[in-house]
Amino acid sequence: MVVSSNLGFPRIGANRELKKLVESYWASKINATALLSGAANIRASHWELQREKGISHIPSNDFSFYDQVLDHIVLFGIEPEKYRGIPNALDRYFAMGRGLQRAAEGIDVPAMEMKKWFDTNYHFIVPEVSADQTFTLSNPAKPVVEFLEAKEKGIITRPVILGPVTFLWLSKPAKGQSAFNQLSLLDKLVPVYEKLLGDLRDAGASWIQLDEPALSMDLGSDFSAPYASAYARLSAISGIKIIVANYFGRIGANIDIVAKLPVQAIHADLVRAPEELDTVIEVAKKNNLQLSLGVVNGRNIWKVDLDAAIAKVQNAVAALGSDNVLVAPSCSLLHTPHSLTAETKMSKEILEWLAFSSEKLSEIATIVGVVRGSPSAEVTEALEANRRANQKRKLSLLIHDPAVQSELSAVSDSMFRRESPFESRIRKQQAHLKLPAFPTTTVGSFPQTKEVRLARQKLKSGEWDEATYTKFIQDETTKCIKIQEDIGLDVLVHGEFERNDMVEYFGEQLRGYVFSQNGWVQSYGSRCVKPPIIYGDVSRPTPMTVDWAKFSQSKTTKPMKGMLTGPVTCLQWSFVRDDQPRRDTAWQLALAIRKEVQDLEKAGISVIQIDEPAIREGLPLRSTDWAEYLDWAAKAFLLSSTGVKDETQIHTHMCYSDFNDIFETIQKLDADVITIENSKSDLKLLHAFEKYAYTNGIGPGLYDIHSPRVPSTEEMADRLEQMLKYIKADLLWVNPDCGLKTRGWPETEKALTHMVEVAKRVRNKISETA
Ligand code: MET
Ligand SMILES: [Zn+2]
Repeated sequence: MVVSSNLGFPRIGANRELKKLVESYWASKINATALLSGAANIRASHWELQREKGISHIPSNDFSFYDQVLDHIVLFGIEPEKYRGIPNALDRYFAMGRGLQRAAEGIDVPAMEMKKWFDTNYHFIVPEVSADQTFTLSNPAKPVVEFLEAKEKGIITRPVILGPVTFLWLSKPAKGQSAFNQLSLLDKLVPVYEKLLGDLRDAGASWIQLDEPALSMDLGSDFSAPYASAYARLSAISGIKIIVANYFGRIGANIDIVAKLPVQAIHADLVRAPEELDTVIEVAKKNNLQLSLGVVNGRNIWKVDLDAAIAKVQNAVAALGSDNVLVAPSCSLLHTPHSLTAETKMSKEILEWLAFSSEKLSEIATIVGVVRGSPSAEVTEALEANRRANQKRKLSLLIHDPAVQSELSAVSDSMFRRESPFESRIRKQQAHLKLPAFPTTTVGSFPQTKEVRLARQKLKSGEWDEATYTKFIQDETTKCIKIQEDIGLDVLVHGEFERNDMVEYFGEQLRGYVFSQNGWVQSYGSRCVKPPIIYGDVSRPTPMTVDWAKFSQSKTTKPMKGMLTGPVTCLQWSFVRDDQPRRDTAWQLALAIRKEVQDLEKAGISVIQIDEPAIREGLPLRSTDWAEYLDWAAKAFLLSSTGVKDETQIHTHMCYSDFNDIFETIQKLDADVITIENSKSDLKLLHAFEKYAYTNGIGPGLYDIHSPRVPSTEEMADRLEQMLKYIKADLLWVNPDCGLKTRGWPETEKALTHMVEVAKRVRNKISETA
């Protein structure tokens, strides 16, 4: 019989219970026992929910207190040396994720590097390995513990473990180690997997899911032998069945690797790579494999087209037989919100088009119900309702706006260019901004304190009227500007207190967007985001930020940056339409932002920052697809940013990605200044400068903002010295890695004071040597 399955369920809980638990623990409001039992409750309710939905292969070990890759770092006993002195295991774990500073105990460790998980907005902690790395299975092992926990509740789960090749592929050489082939560690890592799989079998598991999303990447033939040998050893373990899961993209040329895996089942992402259905069926057939079909989109929130999905599954059943087919989401549901149940305010018409994680499980159950034959009345009704909803969406008048479409078709080449090249623009800008060498600035947001978040809630609940709220935010902004002046920063920001989220804030003011009340997804650690939903053509009815920008500029004689979120980031961090190319949606967004930029300029704002932190994460996983994406993405930024005079200084900002791959595109964006995260990735960014010249202003971040740790002036001065080896002094800006909204005020003021001190030191040094 065709089997219903899931690859992973969002761990944060229906109402972000996990976030609340973890943050209470960090704040010492609850103890470890309360944290652990709270987490167990969340896991139990998710397993129960999946059982109720009729899912047969229910995942376990998809839960994590911070990040699943960090869990594997602990699981394999490869915590970097500097954390090993922290006595308590939970504190040690969180220290790796977010740093830890406890002066009384002499503990002061930064967080480990964090990176985006493939092309998602989920961030993982990058494992560090050395050439002589050894691995040991932690005792107890989390996957075993959680398997037994579910078993106790009568649910035999399918433990999810990151596959050994992908794990090594994601890791990086430990600090001080020169590059080496991490795959050379596979022989030492596999025995740990052997032990783990054996332990899971002994605990009663029959299926194990090994995630190998690296198979969606360009791997090359070097990976063929390691995959084959690792999996040969794992599949020799008797009494356990392995499913290897690939997701996020096509398997492509790696199909030769997959075809040789001596496992029992493979999973393919047929949402991202529908064209691979025939290939994976053929491979499964030839090699006697069961095939898991990822036909329900784990990365977006639209209802599946049930008929199309059923047709795919039936194809597979016809070729492989019904005992060899599993129906699944395309990837773990980690990337979609919990459920639609809490959505009481959204337009009913749009709500009808959506499916979150919980509804996606129902879709899977319906598909399985239909293909098994003789569907129940309930299944038939679900199928018909799905047809009706999708048909209505196709015809909806909410979606199409002729004015937007004609503007889009009138976009001309000159709309992708500034008037003059950077060299002449920067002279004009400098004539009127008069900034010192090594200008200091921040990336935009300042601490979003409890009070600020509470104020928003009070406005929402009606406890405060608009005027009271606005006054409060104005006061916060004024205070923030004053603090920046006192610290001595050169280009100021207003602090973004009026914004809940850098995309949602704009989405709420644009047409074509809709918002969920509870559509949270995990971004990193306890941080969740609520991506808005772009359902139709995008346009800007009225200016969005001009009043705040004017207000803030009126509070200081220093230049105040206008702060906007760029079109690619708005696209990337929203759930987007699946009924038109991403490019068209990006350019619609760009046209709306272009108008905002022009209005800011008219209002006297002479520095405007258009954040594009997500431009790298939109990069397709396969390099053959890069050029096309980079071309339209760069043009989207240019379209948004070039409609201003030479005198207006355009900044952009990027963070938490490997920018070396897209360095040439960053240059093409032709922003006058880019502030770019750099401190967490060990100055890796700077190596790009050895290869490519960068000709415009640039501020690689001087310190990590994800950690409450205050870096010393010396530490930052060292970084700046490093940067000066690569970057011309007159192009260099001084700034933190990213916005400061997750920080508290005390550490923020201290760190920025140190940072400004660093800029002053190097200015003095340069003027002495001149
Ligand atoms: C993730 S990038 C964040 C940029 C934004 N301007 C901020 O400072 O928060
Ligand atoms: Zn950032």
